[in-house]
Amino acid sequence: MRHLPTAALLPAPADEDAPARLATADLRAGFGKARVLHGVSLGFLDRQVTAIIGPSGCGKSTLLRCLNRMHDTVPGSFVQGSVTLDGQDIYRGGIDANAVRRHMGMVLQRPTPFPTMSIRDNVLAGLRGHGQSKPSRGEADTIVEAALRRAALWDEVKDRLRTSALGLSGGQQQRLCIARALANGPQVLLLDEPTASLDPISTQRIEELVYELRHELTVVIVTHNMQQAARVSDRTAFMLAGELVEVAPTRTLFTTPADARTEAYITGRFG
Ligand SMILES: Nc1ncnc2c1ncn2[C@@H]1O[C@H](COP(=O)(O)OP(=O)(O)OP(=O)(O)O)[C@@H](O)[C@H]1O
Repeated sequence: MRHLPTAALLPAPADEDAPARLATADLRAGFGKARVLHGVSLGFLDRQVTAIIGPSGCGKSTLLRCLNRMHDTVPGSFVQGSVTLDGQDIYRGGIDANAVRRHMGMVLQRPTPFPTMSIRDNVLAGLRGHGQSKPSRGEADTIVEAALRRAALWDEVKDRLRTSALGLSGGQQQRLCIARALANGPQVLLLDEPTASLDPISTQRIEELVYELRHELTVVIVTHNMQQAARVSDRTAFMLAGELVEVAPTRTLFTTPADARTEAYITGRFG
């Protein structure tokens, strides 16, 4: 088992001047009459991990799901304001919401492998689901190996690619879900409490993976676990009751937060 570099425990301040690849502006969203997000403006920097923390129900998952247009799949949901990816408003008329979802892979709290499919077919499932032409067998082999290697799972499954994904441990299933997201070549990876259902060893593997993936992608991770945010993220955003309280380099947010509410939360006085 490799260990995270010590520096990762509290990463150096991120380059705040780096371009925001993904950004929300005055984002308001909710379900029917229930307003969940009250005007969130937040940039996610390229090749960095941004953690979103905050008490239960403050809107972290809703924000994440607005970023890749999953939120508007819920009947009765609404979204106002804007979300831009590389400067393009992804809610603009004429934008293909499925293409947006493909460019922003998402991994949920509980591993969600397709239960009737093999490990190999799970990795390829995302490609087929988006109407792309079916890759040749050789191309598929290449895609599967590359995605599983990037998800740090290849060595554990290379000899049983055609066996059921349900034969994997929970942590392996979660890495398989990450591989499935990566197979689409996403620009952004959205992780919604990806280790909430995992044991400590599996959690560490996922954290190592997130730490590695930030070299290639824009990563956003929702987590309840402040130590996890401190270990894996470059920047951390603190949310409360549907509002962004502050966003800062992770080290700054955890050592010298600008807002008294952030300090109260990170010192365990509420939430
Ligand atoms: N499908 C839905 N329909 C109606 N309300 C919803 C729906 N999903 C979430 N909500 C409500 O939206 C609010 C924000 O939920 P959300 O899941 O975004 O918060 P969260 O900060 O991610 O919470 P947690 O940390 O507990 O996962 C909550 O009050 C929740 O009950």
